[in-house]
Amino acid sequence: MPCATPGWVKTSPGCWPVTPAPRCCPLPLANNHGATVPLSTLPLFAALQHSAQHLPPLAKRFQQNSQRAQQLTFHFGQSLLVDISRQQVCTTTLAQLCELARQLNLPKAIAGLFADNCFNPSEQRAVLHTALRMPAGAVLEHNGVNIIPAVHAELAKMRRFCQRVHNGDWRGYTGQPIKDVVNIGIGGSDLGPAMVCEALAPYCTTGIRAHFVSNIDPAHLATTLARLNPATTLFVASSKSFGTDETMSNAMAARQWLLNACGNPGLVQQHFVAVSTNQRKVVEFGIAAENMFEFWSWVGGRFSLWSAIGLPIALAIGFERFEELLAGAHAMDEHLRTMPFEQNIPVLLALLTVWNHNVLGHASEGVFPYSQLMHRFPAFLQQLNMESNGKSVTLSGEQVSSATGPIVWGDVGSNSQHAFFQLLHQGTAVVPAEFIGFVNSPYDFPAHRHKLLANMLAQAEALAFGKSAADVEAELRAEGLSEQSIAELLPSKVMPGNRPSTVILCKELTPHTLGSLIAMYEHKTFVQGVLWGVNSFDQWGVELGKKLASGLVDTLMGKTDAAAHDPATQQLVQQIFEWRK
Ligand SMILES: O=P(O)(O)OC[C@H]1O[C@H](O)[C@H](O)[C@@H](O)[C@@H]1O
Repeated sequence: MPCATPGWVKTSPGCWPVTPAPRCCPLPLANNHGATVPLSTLPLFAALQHSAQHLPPLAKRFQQNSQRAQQLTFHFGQSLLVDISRQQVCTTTLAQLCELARQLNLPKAIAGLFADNCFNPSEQRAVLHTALRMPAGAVLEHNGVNIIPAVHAELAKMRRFCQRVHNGDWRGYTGQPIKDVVNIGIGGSDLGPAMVCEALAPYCTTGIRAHFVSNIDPAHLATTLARLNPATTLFVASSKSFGTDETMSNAMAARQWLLNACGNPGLVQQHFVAVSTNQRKVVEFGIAAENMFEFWSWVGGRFSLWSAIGLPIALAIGFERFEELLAGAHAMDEHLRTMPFEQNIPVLLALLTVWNHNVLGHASEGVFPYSQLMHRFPAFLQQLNMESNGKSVTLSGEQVSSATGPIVWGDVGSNSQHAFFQLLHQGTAVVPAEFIGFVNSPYDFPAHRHKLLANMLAQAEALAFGKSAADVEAELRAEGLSEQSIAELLPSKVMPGNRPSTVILCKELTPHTLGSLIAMYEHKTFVQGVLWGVNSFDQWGVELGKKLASGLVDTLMGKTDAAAHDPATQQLVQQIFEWRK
């Protein structure tokens, strides 16, 4: 944001309404964790573009190299592998991409991420979410203080709280133990915990049911509360800033619902805890400081599920399982920190985005978990990746010279096959796909499991190798069709193939594996941001809409007229007034 003092930048806590008032901070002179030159100016990038003009078909690549599948499959421990052999790359291309990453300062940026040297300049904040999953004995200094003891002190507070809730020692206003926990939060204070609780449903054995309310649509809160008994319900008001309108409105309405039931404001305390970085606002809201779980400004909202923001996860699956999630993420952190780029999974995935998006020009990335439990994973990834890398200026404030964040989208398989995979197979847009599959499942119906994985494997194969005109013709001929019918049907039945995909295969969807998988995508996002030279840790683009919405609330409540707004908005406001009951 511009500021009156040249070379300075205006910052805010990243929430609206802005409190405390925006302040001015010196803009860091040098970008300390991004590329120092634009990707597109490097001779190596031109060489990659040149090589992309003559890509052999995937079928030919596999015919010419019988080791291709093994060479382009990367293992993470004993329970996760990433197969990129159906991407339009060979080992030479990968080596060039890795060299490109070195030329763009990636080694320094990765080291910085683990050493308090990764910075979010537009909000003047450090980036230290990896500290949240470091073991107790680790040391990570921020402003001269080792932050790991504070991280573990907060984890210990979460553990004690979980024990009290699970043992039935934390009781509601009638003296009954808690049965349901409702997380009230949005964005990073909702998507991660909601996704993890759903993904780890088989581990939700503590007897505590987790619910999530995020939307300002009253239907979300009302339909959730309709299923609950206030006497046995605990609310977790979750907001980094504790100023987000949707969360505050939902939390206030939930408090009123509780008050209506218990009739005594003093008893409401037993049903509300908060997770935030802003103790003043939590206390102003009426939640006691001792019932607040803290995290820190150096944790970005979309990277925060490992902090106290993960409290509903720990309540639902138990604290020990939550620690396994953290351990899985830490293992991926160590992988990113120590592996050479040529075998470094998050680095390779980010480089494949550069290849597919910047070199080959594919505008979006599809992610398709073949797991109903991973239903919310694409939505989680959308915030993680698109809010981080949907940027048009570099860390030093210049317009970017190449495309940044692709559109990330997707849904679970096999459902998606019956909805939009047609476009993936035969549409004019090529969508690089990431399939995520799990070999084992705690559920019955083994035949279903075989079919689920078979479908995932089949999709990757069909995208890569397609179906030639000769094969289609032979098939139609075998069916006894006339020459004319064959000529008419053939073009619609040919599958072009050569459509890139990655298969991420996991042994089982455990807390540890899920932790690794999420951290893998966090690091993919971080590495992409470094390669594009953007700040992956701010989100100024969401602020204007919040401000306009605030003004329009007054208009819809009849306090101000719509004259200040554009003609299209005025017309819609008029229609809302006419139709409103
Ligand atoms: O946790 P909060 O401060 O309530 O913020 C919740 C969300 O609000 C925003 O609008 C941001 O775009 C998100 O990055 C953030 O996660």
